[in-house]
Amino acid sequence: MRVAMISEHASPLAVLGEEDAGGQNVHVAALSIALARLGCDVTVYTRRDDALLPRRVPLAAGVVVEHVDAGPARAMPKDDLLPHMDAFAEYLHAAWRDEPPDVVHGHFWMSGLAALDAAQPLGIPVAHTFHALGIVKRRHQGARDTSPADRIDLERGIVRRAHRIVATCSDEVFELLRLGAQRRRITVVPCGVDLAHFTPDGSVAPRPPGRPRVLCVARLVERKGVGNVVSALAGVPEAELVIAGGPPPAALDDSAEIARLRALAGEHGVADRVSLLGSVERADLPALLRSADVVACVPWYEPFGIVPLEAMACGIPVVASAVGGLIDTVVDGVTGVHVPPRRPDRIAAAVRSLLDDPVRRQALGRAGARRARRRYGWDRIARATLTVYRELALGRAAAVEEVQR
Ligand SMILES: CC(=O)N[C@H]1[C@@H](O[C@@H]2[C@H](O)[C@H](OP(=O)(O)O)[C@@H](O)[C@H](O)[C@H]2O)O[C@H](CO)[C@@H](O)[C@@H]1O
Ligand SMILES: O=c1ccn([C@@H]2O[C@H](COP(=O)(O)OP(=O)(O)O)[C@@H](O)[C@H]2O)c(=O)[nH]1
Repeated sequence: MRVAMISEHASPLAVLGEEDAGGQNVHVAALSIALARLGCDVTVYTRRDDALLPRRVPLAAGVVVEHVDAGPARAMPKDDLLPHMDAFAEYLHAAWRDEPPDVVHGHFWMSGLAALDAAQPLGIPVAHTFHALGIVKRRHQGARDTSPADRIDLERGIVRRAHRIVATCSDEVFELLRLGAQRRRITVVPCGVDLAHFTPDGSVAPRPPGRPRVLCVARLVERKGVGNVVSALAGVPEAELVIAGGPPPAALDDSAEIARLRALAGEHGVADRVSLLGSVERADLPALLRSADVVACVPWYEPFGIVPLEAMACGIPVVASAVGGLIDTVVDGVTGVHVPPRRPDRIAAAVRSLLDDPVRRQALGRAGARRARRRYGWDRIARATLTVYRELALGRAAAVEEVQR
């Protein structure tokens, strides 16, 4: 099967941890590679953000990343990319006129627009994964949401036009239904975790003796709740907090979010127990995760959240806010502890309860590793995704006609 993945701002080749490079990049890369292992021929189309990038770059056997000329060939905030999506769609349409893929899979709303505009006139079925929904973002961020004003209406259009919406968690299904989606056009397929890379056994990053370690791994944006963990640290007197994510280590002093976290640590009198690492390479993450006693993932909202799965796969218990995908992945009292979002007092209590009980920590960690292995390996996720693609490709004419009516 020939699969075209569209990921306009999130390239599988990007360095992770910065403001717009996170789970979507991981998802598109890992899903594409796993689909190729199942025999698919995958092209990932992403915007050219550097003039020196070759047009096509092999990512793995059966997967090529193709850079699309749409807007200036330099890095741009994703919220400024909408005006360039027509050019993106024109490129795709021209590429597919002679050699159509069997199925197109859009990732993030702007890719959905380009994918549908290019594929619909050619009768190619389109699956879509939102990764984040504008309506949820607006609810949580209000005036601080920098998305284009018409994002929510345009997302409603994608919900109406796409042949299938691939939601990543059950909470998203409710949001999609409220946006007008038909239930039978939604399939839930979660994000996955690389089970060969994130394992309970293996090297452990060095850590100072005698200090329990709490770890956060996140793009450093306020809504990830890392600030709430810094505040919580005052209620966990003996522990150190290590924070991975943000700009590369050499550029930490230029980041406003790093400055905010440092100030917060100062206010709470915990600055000497907080280490900000900046972005950490994927190769180094498993050892860092394994060095933690507890991984704290406490976003204010989270469409899916791959980090908790990575921690679970490494056998580390997770303190997670009970939001979005974390409700499905982290089982309260079994693989971690749920807390309400934006509640440092509850984070501190949950962390303390785990640090005080090594036997429980070990049991939760083991259960997490088991759950990750049984449910969230990318091969399993790719098989479920391929089932969707096959249904779309088989029912191609019928599905396309029905949506266009
Ligand atoms: C916070 C969030 O939405 N995380 C999701 C999502 O990740 C990123 C998200 O889509 C960002 O957009 P926004 O600023 O509108 O929230 C993008 O900039 C990033 O590129 C995405 O990585 O997708 C992940 C994978 O499905 C999901 O795990 C995470 O919860
Ligand atoms: O310094 C960092 C920070 C994050 N990540 C990875 O970026 C992804 C973040 O995905 P998640 O779904 O948790 O959140 P998002 O950033 O998409 O909101 C995870 O695979 C992290 O391991 C990373 O490799 N290095």
